[in-house]
Amino acid sequence: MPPSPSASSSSSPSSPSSPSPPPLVLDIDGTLTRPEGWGIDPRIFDPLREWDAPVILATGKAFPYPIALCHFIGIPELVVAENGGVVYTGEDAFFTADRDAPQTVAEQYRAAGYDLGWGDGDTINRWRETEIAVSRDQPLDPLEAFAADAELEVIDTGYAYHVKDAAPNKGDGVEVIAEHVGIDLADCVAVGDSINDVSTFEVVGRSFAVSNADDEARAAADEVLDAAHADGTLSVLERVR
Ligand SMILES: O=C(O)COP(=O)(O)O
Ligand SMILES: [Mg+2]
Repeated sequence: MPPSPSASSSSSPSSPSSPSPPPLVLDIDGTLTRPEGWGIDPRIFDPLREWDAPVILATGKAFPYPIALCHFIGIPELVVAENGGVVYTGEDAFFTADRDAPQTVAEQYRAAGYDLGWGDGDTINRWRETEIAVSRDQPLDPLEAFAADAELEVIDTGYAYHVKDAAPNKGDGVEVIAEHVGIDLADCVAVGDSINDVSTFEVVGRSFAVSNADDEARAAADEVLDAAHADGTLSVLERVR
């Protein structure tokens, strides 16, 4: 069982007189990933487990993925999943969208001869509750056409196309968690890599885009880092700790 989240860092036994590190809001894919872009970089585990302030994981992945990552890092479960469709404060889960309309778009896409691209098991969507993800090696134009008919949006995170309600976003989810945990968003530092991190960057005090970030994330961040993926994120942790 991970420790309880705490807004206070004054109890650090190792550095009682050093200033508190800021709370973190971290994207996963593109941000905690290895230099080749896939898989979590193992170097992030110890700094995050030892971080003496709340760490929020804000991702486009389905709910179980960031929960599992918190579990395996050994940090409290503070999670925005599915691009804001699911928010978990450590006590309560909030679902801010519904899967039905994106599911209908997926069925129309398949009926037109396309495929979501994840194979029969489709563990990418199996536990997804508020949106549908489609592999980026599948045709985008027909997906966007069906989504537009349903008044849904398609966002490209660089890791998947997400068919979703336009309303939920990571930033709103981060606000919910910050209120619950009792942290001031102005104190928070965020790192991200793509369009789905723009709303996070808009609500935190300080934001960084890794060097592999897309144009939208680069434009929204306070600073674009020289380093990519986890190297970029680790450089931020060094600077702000
Ligand atoms: O699920 C995706 O497509 C991207 O996930 P991320 O938000 O952690 O980068
Ligand atoms: Mg990302």
